[in-house]
Amino acid sequence: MPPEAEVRSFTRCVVELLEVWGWASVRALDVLPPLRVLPNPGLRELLRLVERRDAFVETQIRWHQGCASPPGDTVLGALLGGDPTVPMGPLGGDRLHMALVDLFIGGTETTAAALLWAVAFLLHHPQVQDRVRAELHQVLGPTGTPKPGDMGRLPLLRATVTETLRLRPPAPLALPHCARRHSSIAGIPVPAGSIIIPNLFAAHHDPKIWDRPDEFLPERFLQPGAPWRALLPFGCGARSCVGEALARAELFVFLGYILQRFRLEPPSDGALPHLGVTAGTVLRCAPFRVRLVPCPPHSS
Ligand code: HEM
Repeated sequence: MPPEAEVRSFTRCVVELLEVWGWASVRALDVLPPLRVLPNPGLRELLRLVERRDAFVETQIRWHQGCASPPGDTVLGALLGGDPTVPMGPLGGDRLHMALVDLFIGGTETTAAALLWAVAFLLHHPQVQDRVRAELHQVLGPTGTPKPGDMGRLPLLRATVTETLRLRPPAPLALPHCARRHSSIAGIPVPAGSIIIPNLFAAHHDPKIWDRPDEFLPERFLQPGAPWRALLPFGCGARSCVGEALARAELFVFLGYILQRFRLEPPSDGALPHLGVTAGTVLRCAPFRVRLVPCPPHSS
Protein backbone atom coordinates (compact mmCIF):
# COMPACT_ATOMS: atom_id res chain seq x y z
CA MET A 1 0.00 0.00 0.00
CA PRO A 2 1.53 3.37 -0.96
CA PRO A 3 1.93 6.04 1.76
CA GLU A 4 -1.30 7.88 2.59
CA ALA A 5 0.00 11.25 1.34
CA GLU A 6 0.69 9.68 -2.07
CA VAL A 7 -2.77 8.12 -2.22
CA ARG A 8 -4.36 11.49 -1.37
CA SER A 9 -2.31 13.30 -3.98
CA PHE A 10 -3.25 10.66 -6.58
CA THR A 11 -6.95 10.95 -5.64
CA ARG A 12 -6.74 14.73 -6.13
CA CYS A 13 -5.05 14.15 -9.47
CA VAL A 14 -7.92 11.85 -10.65
CA VAL A 15 -10.56 14.38 -9.51
CA GLU A 16 -8.76 17.25 -11.27
CA LEU A 17 -8.23 15.16 -14.38
CA LEU A 18 -11.95 14.46 -14.70
CA GLU A 19 -12.69 18.13 -14.10
CA VAL A 20 -10.28 19.35 -16.78
CA TRP A 21 -11.54 16.67 -19.19
CA GLY A 22 -14.97 18.30 -18.82
CA TRP A 23 -13.76 21.80 -19.78
CA ALA A 24 -15.40 23.07 -22.96
CA SER A 25 -12.00 23.69 -24.59
CA VAL A 26 -11.07 20.02 -24.03
CA ARG A 27 -14.47 18.49 -24.90
CA ALA A 28 -14.43 20.48 -28.14
CA LEU A 29 -11.51 18.28 -29.25
CA ASP A 30 -13.80 15.22 -29.17
CA VAL A 31 -16.08 16.91 -31.68
CA LEU A 32 -13.36 18.51 -33.81
CA PRO A 33 -10.11 16.54 -33.39
CA PRO A 34 -8.18 18.75 -35.87
CA LEU A 35 -8.36 21.56 -33.25
CA ARG A 36 -5.63 19.66 -31.38
CA VAL A 37 -2.97 21.41 -33.43
CA LEU A 38 -3.94 24.81 -31.94
CA PRO A 39 -2.49 25.97 -28.60
CA ASN A 40 -4.92 24.88 -25.88
CA PRO A 41 -4.14 25.51 -22.16
CA GLY A 42 -6.90 23.04 -21.19
CA LEU A 43 -5.29 20.25 -23.20
CA ARG A 44 -1.87 21.14 -21.77
CA GLU A 45 -3.26 20.86 -18.25
CA LEU A 46 -4.97 17.56 -19.09
CA LEU A 47 -1.71 16.09 -20.43
CA ARG A 48 0.15 17.26 -17.32
CA LEU A 49 -2.37 15.42 -15.13
CA VAL A 50 -2.22 12.33 -17.34
CA GLU A 51 1.58 12.31 -16.83
CA ARG A 52 1.13 12.46 -13.04
CA ARG A 53 -1.48 9.71 -13.16
CA ASP A 54 0.75 7.49 -15.31
CA ALA A 55 3.77 8.04 -13.05
CA PHE A 56 1.78 6.88 -10.00
CA VAL A 57 0.41 3.81 -11.81
CA GLU A 58 3.88 2.89 -13.11
CA THR A 59 5.35 3.20 -9.59
CA GLN A 60 2.74 0.78 -8.25
CA ILE A 61 3.40 -1.72 -11.04
CA ARG A 62 7.19 -1.54 -10.51
CA TRP A 63 6.74 -1.95 -6.75
CA HIS A 64 4.66 -5.08 -7.27
CA GLN A 65 7.03 -6.51 -9.85
CA GLY A 66 10.07 -5.86 -7.64
CA CYS A 67 8.45 -7.34 -4.54
CA ALA A 68 9.83 -10.75 -3.45
CA SER A 69 6.35 -12.03 -2.54
CA PRO A 70 3.76 -9.65 -4.02
CA PRO A 71 0.26 -9.94 -2.53
CA GLY A 72 -1.99 -11.90 -4.92
CA ASP A 73 -5.22 -10.71 -3.34
CA THR A 74 -5.08 -7.17 -4.71
CA VAL A 75 -6.39 -6.03 -8.10
CA LEU A 76 -2.85 -5.40 -9.32
CA GLY A 77 -1.71 -8.75 -7.93
CA ALA A 78 -4.56 -10.51 -9.78
CA LEU A 79 -3.82 -8.68 -13.05
CA LEU A 80 -0.16 -9.69 -12.74
CA GLY A 81 -1.21 -13.32 -12.49
CA GLY A 82 -0.87 -13.74 -8.70
CA ASP A 83 -4.39 -15.19 -8.42
CA PRO A 84 -4.66 -18.52 -10.29
CA THR A 85 -8.49 -18.39 -10.13
CA VAL A 86 -8.54 -15.33 -12.43
CA PRO A 87 -8.97 -16.89 -15.88
CA MET A 88 -7.49 -14.03 -17.90
CA GLY A 89 -3.83 -14.76 -17.20
CA PRO A 90 -1.20 -12.11 -16.49
CA LEU A 91 -1.36 -8.75 -18.24
CA GLY A 92 1.72 -6.72 -19.04
CA GLY A 93 2.94 -3.51 -20.64
CA ASP A 94 0.36 -1.01 -21.92
CA ARG A 95 -2.57 -3.35 -21.34
CA LEU A 96 -1.79 -3.68 -17.65
CA HIS A 97 -1.21 0.05 -17.34
CA MET A 98 -4.48 0.98 -19.07
CA ALA A 99 -6.49 -1.66 -17.16
CA LEU A 100 -5.44 0.07 -13.93
CA VAL A 101 -6.09 3.53 -15.34
CA ASP A 102 -9.59 2.42 -16.43
CA LEU A 103 -10.31 1.27 -12.90
CA PHE A 104 -9.22 4.56 -11.36
CA ILE A 105 -10.72 6.90 -13.95
CA GLY A 106 -13.91 4.97 -14.77
CA GLY A 107 -14.56 3.34 -11.47
CA THR A 108 -14.16 5.87 -8.68
CA GLU A 109 -15.68 9.32 -9.27
CA THR A 110 -18.67 7.96 -11.23
CA THR A 111 -19.84 5.70 -8.42
CA ALA A 112 -19.08 8.30 -5.74
CA ALA A 113 -21.08 10.92 -7.69
CA ALA A 114 -24.06 8.56 -8.00
CA LEU A 115 -24.05 7.84 -4.27
CA LEU A 116 -23.97 11.55 -3.50
CA TRP A 117 -26.91 12.21 -5.85
CA ALA A 118 -28.88 9.42 -4.17
CA VAL A 119 -28.32 11.01 -0.75
CA ALA A 120 -29.27 14.44 -2.14
CA PHE A 121 -32.53 13.17 -3.65
CA LEU A 122 -33.40 11.23 -0.51
CA LEU A 123 -32.95 14.37 1.59
CA HIS A 124 -35.61 15.95 -0.59
CA HIS A 125 -37.81 12.85 -0.30
CA PRO A 126 -37.82 11.62 3.32
CA GLN A 127 -40.92 9.52 2.61
CA VAL A 128 -38.93 7.44 0.08
CA GLN A 129 -36.20 6.97 2.71
CA ASP A 130 -38.83 5.67 5.14
CA ARG A 131 -40.23 3.22 2.62
CA VAL A 132 -36.76 1.90 1.68
CA ARG A 133 -35.85 1.54 5.36
CA ALA A 134 -39.08 -0.33 6.05
CA GLU A 135 -38.30 -2.68 3.14
CA LEU A 136 -34.77 -3.28 4.48
CA HIS A 137 -36.04 -4.07 7.97
CA GLN A 138 -38.81 -6.30 6.72
CA VAL A 139 -36.55 -8.35 4.44
CA LEU A 140 -33.25 -8.41 6.35
CA GLY A 141 -34.44 -8.11 9.94
CA PRO A 142 -32.57 -6.08 12.55
CA THR A 143 -29.07 -7.47 11.92
CA GLY A 144 -28.83 -8.56 8.27
CA THR A 145 -26.87 -6.37 5.86
CA PRO A 146 -27.72 -5.89 2.18
CA LYS A 147 -25.64 -7.90 -0.30
CA PRO A 148 -25.51 -7.67 -4.09
CA GLY A 149 -27.49 -10.93 -4.28
CA ASP A 150 -30.42 -9.26 -2.44
CA MET A 151 -31.44 -7.02 -5.35
CA GLY A 152 -34.45 -9.20 -6.18
CA ARG A 153 -35.62 -9.13 -2.54
CA LEU A 154 -35.20 -5.37 -2.10
CA PRO A 155 -36.92 -3.96 -5.19
CA LEU A 156 -37.49 -0.46 -3.81
CA LEU A 157 -33.84 0.00 -2.83
CA ARG A 158 -32.82 -1.19 -6.28
CA ALA A 159 -35.37 1.11 -7.91
CA THR A 160 -34.04 4.05 -5.86
CA VAL A 161 -30.54 3.43 -7.21
CA THR A 162 -31.93 3.08 -10.73
CA GLU A 163 -34.00 6.29 -10.51
CA THR A 164 -30.92 8.18 -9.29
CA LEU A 165 -28.93 6.90 -12.27
CA ARG A 166 -31.77 7.94 -14.59
CA LEU A 167 -32.15 11.48 -13.26
CA ARG A 168 -28.43 12.14 -12.84
CA PRO A 169 -26.42 9.75 -15.05
CA PRO A 170 -22.87 10.23 -13.68
CA ALA A 171 -21.38 10.08 -17.20
CA PRO A 172 -24.01 12.24 -18.96
CA LEU A 173 -22.30 12.19 -22.36
CA ALA A 174 -20.91 8.64 -22.06
CA LEU A 175 -17.71 8.41 -24.13
CA PRO A 176 -17.27 9.64 -27.70
CA HIS A 177 -17.41 6.92 -30.35
CA CYS A 178 -16.15 7.03 -33.91
CA ALA A 179 -18.14 5.25 -36.66
CA ARG A 180 -15.66 2.95 -38.40
CA ARG A 181 -17.98 2.44 -41.36
CA HIS A 182 -21.08 4.02 -42.81
CA SER A 183 -24.07 3.28 -40.59
CA SER A 184 -27.31 4.78 -39.25
CA ILE A 185 -28.98 5.46 -35.92
CA ALA A 186 -32.80 5.47 -35.86
CA GLY A 187 -32.81 6.08 -39.60
CA ILE A 188 -30.34 8.99 -39.46
CA PRO A 189 -27.30 8.30 -41.66
CA VAL A 190 -23.96 8.20 -39.89
CA PRO A 191 -21.06 8.50 -42.38
CA ALA A 192 -17.83 6.61 -41.63
CA GLY A 193 -15.50 8.68 -39.45
CA SER A 194 -18.33 10.54 -37.68
CA ILE A 195 -17.83 11.22 -33.99
CA ILE A 196 -20.91 10.22 -31.99
CA ILE A 197 -21.48 11.67 -28.54
CA PRO A 198 -24.48 10.01 -26.88
CA ASN A 199 -26.48 12.42 -24.71
CA LEU A 200 -27.63 10.05 -21.99
CA PHE A 201 -28.92 12.88 -19.82
CA ALA A 202 -31.32 14.03 -22.56
CA ALA A 203 -32.44 10.44 -23.25
CA HIS A 204 -33.26 9.99 -19.56
CA HIS A 205 -35.40 13.15 -19.53
CA ASP A 206 -37.29 12.55 -22.77
CA PRO A 207 -40.97 13.30 -22.01
CA LYS A 208 -42.01 11.01 -24.88
CA ILE A 209 -40.59 8.06 -22.91
CA TRP A 210 -40.70 9.05 -19.25
CA ASP A 211 -43.78 10.13 -17.35
CA ARG A 212 -42.96 13.27 -15.29
CA PRO A 213 -39.29 12.95 -16.36
CA ASP A 214 -37.88 15.55 -13.95
CA GLU A 215 -39.37 14.00 -10.82
CA PHE A 216 -37.68 11.53 -8.49
CA LEU A 217 -40.10 8.59 -8.61
CA PRO A 218 -38.31 5.29 -7.85
CA GLU A 219 -41.65 3.46 -7.98
CA ARG A 220 -41.80 3.99 -11.73
CA PHE A 221 -39.35 1.05 -11.98
CA LEU A 222 -41.66 -1.21 -9.97
CA GLN A 223 -44.51 -0.86 -12.41
CA PRO A 224 -45.09 -3.27 -15.29
CA GLY A 225 -44.03 -1.78 -18.61
CA ALA A 226 -41.36 0.54 -17.16
CA PRO A 227 -39.18 1.70 -20.08
CA TRP A 228 -36.04 -0.18 -19.00
CA ARG A 229 -34.68 -0.24 -22.53
CA ALA A 230 -34.51 3.55 -22.56
CA LEU A 231 -32.39 3.58 -19.43
CA LEU A 232 -28.73 3.86 -20.41
CA PRO A 233 -26.59 5.21 -17.56
CA PHE A 234 -23.85 2.73 -18.52
CA GLY A 235 -24.20 3.20 -22.28
CA CYS A 236 -25.15 0.23 -24.44
CA GLY A 237 -23.73 -2.18 -26.98
CA ALA A 238 -20.31 -3.75 -27.28
CA ARG A 239 -18.48 -0.85 -25.60
CA SER A 240 -20.87 -0.25 -22.72
CA CYS A 241 -19.43 0.16 -19.23
CA VAL A 242 -17.42 -2.87 -18.11
CA GLY A 243 -17.91 -1.85 -14.48
CA GLU A 244 -21.72 -1.80 -14.54
CA ALA A 245 -22.28 -4.84 -12.32
CA LEU A 246 -19.67 -3.65 -9.81
CA ALA A 247 -21.07 -0.10 -9.74
CA ARG A 248 -24.67 -1.28 -9.30
CA ALA A 249 -23.59 -3.63 -6.51
CA GLU A 250 -21.59 -0.93 -4.73
CA LEU A 251 -24.45 1.59 -4.91
CA PHE A 252 -27.03 -0.95 -3.77
CA VAL A 253 -24.96 -2.18 -0.82
CA PHE A 254 -23.67 1.23 0.36
CA LEU A 255 -26.99 3.01 0.08
CA GLY A 256 -28.82 0.14 1.76
CA TYR A 257 -26.23 0.04 4.53
CA ILE A 258 -26.53 3.79 5.16
CA LEU A 259 -30.34 3.85 5.10
CA GLN A 260 -30.60 0.85 7.39
CA ARG A 261 -28.61 2.62 10.09
CA PHE A 262 -29.27 6.33 9.60
CA ARG A 263 -32.02 8.77 8.81
CA LEU A 264 -30.67 11.34 6.38
CA GLU A 265 -31.67 14.84 7.44
CA PRO A 266 -30.70 18.31 6.33
CA PRO A 267 -28.44 20.22 8.74
CA SER A 268 -30.11 22.19 11.50
CA ASP A 269 -30.66 25.19 9.25
CA GLY A 270 -32.87 22.96 7.11
CA ALA A 271 -30.94 23.68 3.90
CA LEU A 272 -31.65 21.05 1.25
CA PRO A 273 -29.04 20.24 -1.40
CA HIS A 274 -29.21 22.00 -4.70
CA LEU A 275 -30.22 19.46 -7.36
CA GLY A 276 -29.23 21.53 -10.40
CA VAL A 277 -26.58 20.27 -12.80
CA THR A 278 -23.54 21.82 -14.42
CA ALA A 279 -21.82 20.38 -17.47
CA GLY A 280 -18.88 18.07 -16.84
CA THR A 281 -17.44 14.70 -17.76
CA VAL A 282 -18.82 13.43 -14.46
CA LEU A 283 -22.11 14.93 -13.30
CA ARG A 284 -21.46 15.98 -9.73
CA CYS A 285 -23.83 17.29 -7.11
CA ALA A 286 -22.79 20.62 -5.56
CA PRO A 287 -21.30 20.05 -2.06
CA PHE A 288 -23.91 19.91 0.70
CA ARG A 289 -24.21 19.02 4.37
CA VAL A 290 -26.21 16.13 5.75
CA ARG A 291 -27.00 14.91 9.26
CA LEU A 292 -26.83 11.17 9.78
CA VAL A 293 -29.22 10.44 12.62
CA PRO A 294 -28.75 6.89 13.94
CA CYS A 295 -32.03 5.03 13.79
CA PRO A 296 -32.69 1.99 15.96
CA PRO A 297 -33.55 -1.29 14.22
CA HIS A 298 -37.28 -1.63 13.41
CA SER A 299 -37.91 2.13 13.27
CA SER A 300 -38.84 3.72 9.95
C1 HEM B 1 -22.23 4.54 -11.45
C2 HEM B 1 -21.05 4.21 -11.94
C3 HEM B 1 -20.68 4.21 -13.39
C4 HEM B 1 -21.29 4.79 -14.46
C5 HEM B 1 -22.57 5.61 -14.48
C6 HEM B 1 -20.50 4.46 -15.63
C7 HEM B 1 -20.84 4.85 -16.92
C8 HEM B 1 -20.09 4.54 -18.04
C9 HEM B 1 -20.42 4.95 -19.37
C10 HEM B 1 -21.66 5.76 -19.78
C11 HEM B 1 -19.46 4.49 -20.20
C12 HEM B 1 -19.37 4.72 -21.71
C13 HEM B 1 -20.14 3.67 -22.45
C14 HEM B 1 -20.29 4.03 -23.90
O1 HEM B 1 -19.47 4.77 -24.41
O2 HEM B 1 -21.25 3.57 -24.51
C15 HEM B 1 -18.49 3.79 -19.38
C16 HEM B 1 -17.36 3.17 -19.86
C17 HEM B 1 -16.45 2.54 -19.07
N1 HEM B 1 -16.53 2.33 -17.73
FE1 HEM B 1 -18.03 2.93 -16.49
N2 HEM B 1 -19.44 3.70 -15.26
C18 HEM B 1 -19.51 3.50 -13.90
C19 HEM B 1 -18.64 2.75 -13.13
C20 HEM B 1 -17.55 2.08 -13.60
C21 HEM B 1 -16.71 1.21 -12.82
C22 HEM B 1 -16.96 0.85 -11.35
C23 HEM B 1 -15.70 0.80 -13.64
C24 HEM B 1 -14.52 -0.11 -13.37
C25 HEM B 1 -14.46 -0.94 -12.40
C26 HEM B 1 -15.92 1.40 -14.94
C27 HEM B 1 -15.10 1.23 -16.03
C28 HEM B 1 -15.41 1.65 -17.31
C29 HEM B 1 -14.56 1.41 -18.47
C30 HEM B 1 -13.22 0.68 -18.47
C31 HEM B 1 -15.22 1.96 -19.58
C32 HEM B 1 -14.76 1.95 -21.04
C33 HEM B 1 -15.35 0.72 -21.72
C34 HEM B 1 -14.95 0.61 -23.18
O3 HEM B 1 -14.56 1.61 -23.78
O4 HEM B 1 -15.06 -0.49 -23.73
N3 HEM B 1 -17.06 2.15 -14.88
N4 HEM B 1 -18.92 3.83 -18.07
